Amino acid sequence: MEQNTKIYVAGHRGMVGSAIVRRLQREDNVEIVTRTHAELDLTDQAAVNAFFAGEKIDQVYLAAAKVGGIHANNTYPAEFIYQNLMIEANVIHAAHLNDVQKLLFLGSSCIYPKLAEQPMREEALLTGPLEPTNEPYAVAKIAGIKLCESYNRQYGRDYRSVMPTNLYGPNDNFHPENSHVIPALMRRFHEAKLRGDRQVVVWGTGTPRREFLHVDDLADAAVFVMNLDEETYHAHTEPMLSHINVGTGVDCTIRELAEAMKEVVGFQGEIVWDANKPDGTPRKLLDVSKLHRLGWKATIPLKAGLKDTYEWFLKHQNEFRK
Ligand SMILES: NC(=O)C1=CN([C@@H]2O[C@H](COP(=O)(O)OP(=O)(O)OC[C@H]3O[C@@H](n4cnc5c(N)ncnc54)[C@H](OP(=O)(O)O)[C@@H]3O)[C@@H](O)[C@H]2O)C=CC1
Ligand SMILES: C[C@H]1O[C@H](OP(=O)(O)OP(=O)(O)OC[C@H]2O[C@@H](n3cnc4c(=O)[nH]c(N)nc43)[C@H](O)[C@@H]2O)[C@@H](O)[C@@H](O)C1=O
Repeated sequence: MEQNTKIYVAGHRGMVGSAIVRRLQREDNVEIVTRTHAELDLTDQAAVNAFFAGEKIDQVYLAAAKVGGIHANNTYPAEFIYQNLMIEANVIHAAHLNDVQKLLFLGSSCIYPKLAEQPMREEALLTGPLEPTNEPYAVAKIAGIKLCESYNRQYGRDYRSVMPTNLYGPNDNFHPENSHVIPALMRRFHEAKLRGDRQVVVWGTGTPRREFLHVDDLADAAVFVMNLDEETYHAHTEPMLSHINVGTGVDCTIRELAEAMKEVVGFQGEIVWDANKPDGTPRKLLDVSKLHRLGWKATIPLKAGLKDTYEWFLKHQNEFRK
């Protein structure tokens, strides 16, 4: 009988971690290990070392992080850089010390320069200044990629990184100010519809362009990249350029997103723009040709994904995190 692969999904109650757990539950011979934030604070090095020493983990999906939208990143920069650096350093180092064979680090498309050529290729990393609203978070995410590459180069580890574009889906954070644009607008349009409001305020100018990926697609891509054989993975990456973009290859303006959200939720009023709120990066579209060449493509179109997420939203409104 084949032995189970013991897989630790860090951040399993978050949007990405929960989607990875759902995806892994479809695999055979897999034992999934989880800990809540209350059970294991990943910024606590001693606790992380004790956890890895006590569990003989084969693989790690590192989906635990301090995460938020443009306002949260801009308001709490110290938390975003400190917590993310600590989580990554503790988990990746403890994985190495305890001989974990494979690890997948979740980065973000905000690692690329604010004005990177579009669509953004993996090679754009460290070629220019970052977007100021999320620079501390992006610096921590770049450190995560470099941690993986350093343990690979020095100790022959097989620690990989994926850079997802902006994500959405079940178990997202629907906080009115600190969330990302999709959950924020879904909740705002929904509550405005219930109250019969005439207007909904949307941040910025509506002109920035973003690429949105459903989290179930991301989870599938994460498992796909983790399971690529070493020869294939190394044929498509370099020791010091090892990360792989994950996206749809399609973007839209925030204005187009807001119109789509209004329709999905069924809000009848008008959209007004608050140009005092930051726009952030003018455009973030990933070049996903590397992942396409490897054999993976996104499957969930934005409109279908928004409808699916709104159905989830309607069923789980009372369970949202604070
Ligand atoms: N959402 C997006 O649009 C994108 C996300 N990503 C990346 O995907 C990953 C997951 O993001 P996402 O699922 O959206 O984020 P969530 O906030 O939904 O989930 C993060 C999870 O990490 C946990 N966590 C945070 N800090 C700690 C800690 N110190 N110890 C233990 N657990 C902790 C949280 O638990 P608790 O809530 O209890 O603190 C939560 O369950 C991140 O690395 C993020 O950078 C990348 C691109 C886009
Ligand atoms: C994933 C990514 O997420 C963040 O960067 P971002 O791409 O700017 O993501 P966002 O979803 O917060 O905003 C996208 C756009 O949408 C506009 N917008 C309109 N109205 C609302 C609104 O109500 N809320 C939010 N959050 N944005 C709004 C907003 O002004 C911006 O132009 C970083 O945390 C970064 O670190 C990161 O990794």
